[in-house]
Amino acid sequence: MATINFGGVKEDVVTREEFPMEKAREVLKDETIAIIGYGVQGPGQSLNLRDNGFNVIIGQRKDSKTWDKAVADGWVPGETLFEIEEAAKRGTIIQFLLSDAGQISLWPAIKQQLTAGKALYFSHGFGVTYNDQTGIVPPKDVDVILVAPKGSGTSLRRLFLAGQGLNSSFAIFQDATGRARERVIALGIGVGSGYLFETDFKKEVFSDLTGERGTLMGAIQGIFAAQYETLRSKGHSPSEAFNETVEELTQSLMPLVAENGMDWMYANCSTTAQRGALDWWKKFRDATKPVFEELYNSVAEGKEAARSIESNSQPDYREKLNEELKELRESEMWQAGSAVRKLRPNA
Ligand SMILES: NC(=O)c1ccc[n+]([C@@H]2O[C@H](COP(=O)([O-])OP(=O)(O)OC[C@H]3O[C@@H](n4cnc5c(N)ncnc54)[C@H](O)[C@@H]3O)[C@@H](O)[C@H]2O)c1
Ligand SMILES: CC(C)(O)[C@@H](O)C(=O)O
Ligand SMILES: [Mg+2]
Ligand SMILES: [Mg+2]
Repeated sequence: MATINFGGVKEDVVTREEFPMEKAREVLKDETIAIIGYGVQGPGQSLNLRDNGFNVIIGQRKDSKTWDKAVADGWVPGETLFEIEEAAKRGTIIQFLLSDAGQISLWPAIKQQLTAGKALYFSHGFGVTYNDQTGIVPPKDVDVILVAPKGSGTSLRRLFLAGQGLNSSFAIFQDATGRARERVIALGIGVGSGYLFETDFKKEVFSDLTGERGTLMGAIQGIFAAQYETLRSKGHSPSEAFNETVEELTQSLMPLVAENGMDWMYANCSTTAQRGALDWWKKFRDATKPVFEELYNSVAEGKEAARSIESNSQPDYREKLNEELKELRESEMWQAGSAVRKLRPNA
């Protein structure tokens, strides 16, 4: 473990330098890693593991679109692609990567294949933390571990192909074999993580649900919409409103933040912009802080989990989701965005 100073707080993290790929391959050389589910994380993690030289098989329902997708990605039926129960039977490490709601109905079938000494791997603390709602209580004689990439499975794969990596958290809920730690770290390195930081299942799910509902996805859309609507109501054109709300942020300013932090981005803007941003950011913080408190409490009380399970277990879940996504896509702001994207010089 490398001890790193994160803004005055020291944390132990695992880097690829201290835990190289060869070591990960050595730790997992006798394991069969069964990836159950081929949605977003499934493809990203399994393809990275396969390309890194691990022994990987996929479990999917036959006659499904995702089975066909797995075949298109080079998984071979009967050799590396199986029905869910068969893959779980063959795997010594079972990576449970169905949707969080989907894991509930498949749990009895997976549990049956969890013989002593196997490892049960999640990419979220959801199922175990909210076990009063999911019924996921692993047997005592298996390792229960987690690697949660901090980003989309699509990004995990893209960054891997670009020779980079997404940071991931890891956690051990149960160490039945004495090997849980080396197994989870080796898997974290194998799926293509940048660096790994340790957490526990509850902290992982509380922070993850807060982040995706907050600044990463929910809050950002909310604040975009509020500014865009204000500009439009004051007579600004869609082009002006979209550029001033979204396009400049994603194309110009966020890459600067990613490179060297917020102060450096500010320093590369005009003194006029700096003055205004420095005056206004605390007002936005204070205005939204109560909403974040409400959000975190809702996560901690299990209300967000209940809402996700309830909504994502409906048979017409996909159709309803598509309707809601359509509402976003067809809003004037994102229609303007579509036009703006087509006008990018490299489009
Ligand atoms: N999406 C991400 O980028 C991301 C990032 C970090 C962690 N995670 C976590 O990783 C896990 C997998 O997430 P995901 O987004 O890849 O999942 P997903 O929602 O895309 O679903 C994965 C697969 O599960 C299948 N599935 C769902 N319900 C099913 C059921 N009842 N029976 C059989 N198959 C079913 C879907 O068809 C899909 O192939 C989750 O725990 C999630 O919270 C996801
Ligand atoms: C990619 C995210 C938002 O980080 C993940 O948490 C998810 O649930 O998809
Ligand atoms: Mg999440
Ligand atoms: Mg996340």
